[in-house]
Amino acid sequence: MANVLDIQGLSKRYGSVQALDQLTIGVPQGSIYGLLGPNGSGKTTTLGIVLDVINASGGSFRWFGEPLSKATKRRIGALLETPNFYPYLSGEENLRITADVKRVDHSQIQRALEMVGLATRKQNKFKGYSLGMKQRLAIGAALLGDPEVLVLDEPTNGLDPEGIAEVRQLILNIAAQGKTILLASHLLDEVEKVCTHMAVLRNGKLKAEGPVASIMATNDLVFISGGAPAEQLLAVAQSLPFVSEARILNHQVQLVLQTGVDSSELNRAFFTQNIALGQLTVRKKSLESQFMEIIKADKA
Ligand SMILES: Nc1ncnc2c1ncn2[C@@H]1O[C@H](COP(=O)(O)OP(=O)(O)OP(=O)(O)O)[C@@H](O)[C@H]1O
Repeated sequence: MANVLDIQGLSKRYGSVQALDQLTIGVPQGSIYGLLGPNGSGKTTTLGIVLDVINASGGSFRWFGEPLSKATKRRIGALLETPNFYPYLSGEENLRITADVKRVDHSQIQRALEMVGLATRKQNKFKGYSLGMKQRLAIGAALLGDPEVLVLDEPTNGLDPEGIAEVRQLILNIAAQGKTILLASHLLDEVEKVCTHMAVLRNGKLKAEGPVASIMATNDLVFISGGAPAEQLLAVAQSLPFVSEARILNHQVQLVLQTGVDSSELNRAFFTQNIALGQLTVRKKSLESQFMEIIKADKA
């Protein structure tokens, strides 16, 4: 599966604050990719940089394998902040204004309204919409232009439980139509329920990345380093039959062992290849606690 977005060593410094520190991640085409982390972990900064509203201090990124350009921007729809809709205009009238701003043909409005489930309420005034409907209209606005990728920052923030459920379902529906979605969230529960892939950020650093099923699986997540360059450790890890996933992360190799395999087996396997691992850390998996461990552990 090709990546729609590749971020390589991205860094951002605001004065003394290192908001992002050498972030390297890839967003696979067709995925719902969650950037998960507590407040201030660098999620909005990351989205701002890849959408060209914040300048990076270092690193690079590519959309669809190309540098960001007018043409690539047209393939991306984004919702970073709640747009200012006019309360006394209808949902449809508001989208007409957005379409004009985005220079998108009005013929696309109906489809966007249908996609966000507001076609039957399009003539109602915005001010009468529920919180969930307001956010769905905002997502509808981002869908104008029929982008291949949708970028959403904390899409359920401030919503009531009903609105949260509506917006989560909408995200799943949009992805089912073949679009890739990149979203930021501070809610583990949300990422787990909605996303196919995730990256965990803390203090601007990547703490874990991969398919949600493997990050959240009950299998242990193992981090190894030392004894050989990370690339060599990765190659060895990938050749081991009991390693189900391996990737380089912050100069370490993050891997998932198959069920029932003990990490000491890993150590032995490396030893037989004349590599004495400098460090081997096992993070026991259990959803919430796993996430808490990932975001608390500053050593990695
Ligand atoms: N314009 C700015 N000037 C100075 N510091 C900033 C600026 N924007 C963000 N920061 C700092 O950079 C760090 C990362 O912020 P960012 O908003 O990217 O995090 P976040 O994970 O999106 O959190 P939140 O959900 O609270 O927005 C934080 O320490 C924040 O205070």
